[in-house]
Amino acid sequence: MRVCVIGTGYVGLVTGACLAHIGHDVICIDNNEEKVKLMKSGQSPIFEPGLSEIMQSAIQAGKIQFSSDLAAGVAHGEILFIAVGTPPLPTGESDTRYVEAVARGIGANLNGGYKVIVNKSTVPIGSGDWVRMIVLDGIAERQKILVPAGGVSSDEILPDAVAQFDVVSNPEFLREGSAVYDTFNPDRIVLGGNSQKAIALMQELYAPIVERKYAADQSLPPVSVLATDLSSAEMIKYAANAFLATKISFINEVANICDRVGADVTQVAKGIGLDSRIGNKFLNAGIGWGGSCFPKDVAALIHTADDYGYEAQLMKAAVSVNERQRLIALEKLQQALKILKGKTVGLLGLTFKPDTDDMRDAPALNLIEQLNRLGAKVKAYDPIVSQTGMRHGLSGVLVETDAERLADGCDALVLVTEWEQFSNLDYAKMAKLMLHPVLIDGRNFLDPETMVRAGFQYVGVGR
Ligand SMILES: NC(=O)c1ccc[n+]([C@@H]2O[C@H](COP(=O)([O-])OP(=O)(O)OC[C@H]3O[C@@H](n4cnc5c(N)ncnc54)[C@H](O)[C@@H]3O)[C@@H](O)[C@H]2O)c1
Ligand SMILES: O=c1ccn([C@@H]2O[C@H](COP(=O)(O)OP(=O)(O)O[C@H]3O[C@H](CO)[C@@H](O)[C@H](O)[C@H]3O)[C@@H](O)[C@H]2O)c(=O)[nH]1
Repeated sequence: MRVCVIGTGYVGLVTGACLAHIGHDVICIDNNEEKVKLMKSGQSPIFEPGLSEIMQSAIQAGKIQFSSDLAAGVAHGEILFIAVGTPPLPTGESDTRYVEAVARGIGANLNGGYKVIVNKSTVPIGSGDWVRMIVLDGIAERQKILVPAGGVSSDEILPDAVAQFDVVSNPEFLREGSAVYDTFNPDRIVLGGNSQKAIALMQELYAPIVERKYAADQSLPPVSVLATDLSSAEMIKYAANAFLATKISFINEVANICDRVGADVTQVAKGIGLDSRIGNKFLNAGIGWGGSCFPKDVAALIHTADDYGYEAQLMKAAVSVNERQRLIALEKLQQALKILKGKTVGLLGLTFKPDTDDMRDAPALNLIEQLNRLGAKVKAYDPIVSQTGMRHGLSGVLVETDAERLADGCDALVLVTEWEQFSNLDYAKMAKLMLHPVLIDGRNFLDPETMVRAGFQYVGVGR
């Protein structure tokens, strides 16, 4: 099928490349010319395991093109994905201006022939109908330009263009760091809309994924496809993220109590996770949740509830537990070192999770800011940031090129991101290079006994 994906970030580029990989004819549109140039040369502007490989093979197979020309994208695609960012406004509300610009642009370029316009971006509940309205505005604006005063009627220029598109909500559940894997191995596909024709086309688009033709385990039953109304699909996305964020805040709260009573949260998580009603995933206690999605999506849902005069108390509590949890490493550093002024703290990891280069709302950013405020010098080593250079939003930290250089002269280390590489460092050597061999394991990632044997004073979260 002919697909156009507008916005080539973590979601759009992965979606476009994966759809091309399974045989669709894809054009990816982005208004960032530099990104387009890079992608045309077969390079991914983001770090995501496996993405460059499928991009390059799709380019070679002639299945994917990149452009900044929205009109060309709209002309090409029978299915048009909107996958631009919806960042948070200071109020917590979602900033939908990029979605609006794209919807208007689609309207202005609709050229006849039936199109499915897909909201892939995470958008506030009610956005499906809103996008439809903006597309219609875009059509009307173009008609005004095309129709000279007193000239032919708009109907003669764009006959039944209005009837020729439907809007579908198809929320995305991929995780950064495993986005390609998640796209080929989804837990479910949600399709919200009231047009049978549009839903049927979306089912055809996803059929190879539903049938698990590209899955790691092809013997599994087909992927569940849930068809809902527009608002429910939009709500499913927010509710899923809010639930997962709350689950993490819950285990972090349990960890803080474990710290006080002398229990081990990793054993507690195992013990409760064996109950199939609870499940063992998303029970890793640590320095809190971050990234480009949980914080903004929980805030947006709280804001939506507020709009309706409802206070989302549980979600607000999940956020406030998380805000406190972001400072847990600082508290533990103060307990171990007492005064932080004049001390040097080394951060192992900077990104909000492993296997990504994304620094959006990363817990490391809070930690750096607080350590600087208290007069500590901050150094860091992160496998991706150290390799590719500074990231947006990163200041007040000296980025080292390897873990041993990081440890040299430090009063304490904090493991912020559980990069797999960090399980195999020469910790005994690192401890010797430090002024005080203190290790705060913000992700409960390392084995406490091994670290003590390596010469560290080991401090975990709730263990
Ligand atoms: N990042 C994730 O893991 C993830 C997962 C699920 C859902 N989402 C949602 O998907 C959406 C996209 O997120 P992302 O992380 O991929 O964003 P991103 O910021 O990485 O990428 C957005 C892209 O859109 C482009 N863009 C902006 N305005 C444009 C325009 N008018 N025309 C063409 N391109 C334009 C930008 O240049 C950028 O490349 C958001 O709503 C987000 O909440 C993200
Ligand atoms: O047990 C856990 C699991 C995660 N985290 C933290 O939670 C945050 C989010 O992690 P994760 O969910 O793995 O990454 P994202 O890429 O942000 O993915 C989430 O956000 C996406 C964007 O909406 C959704 O599509 C995904 O389904 C959802 O998992 C990170 O800071 C993690 O360190 C924990 O602290 N403990």
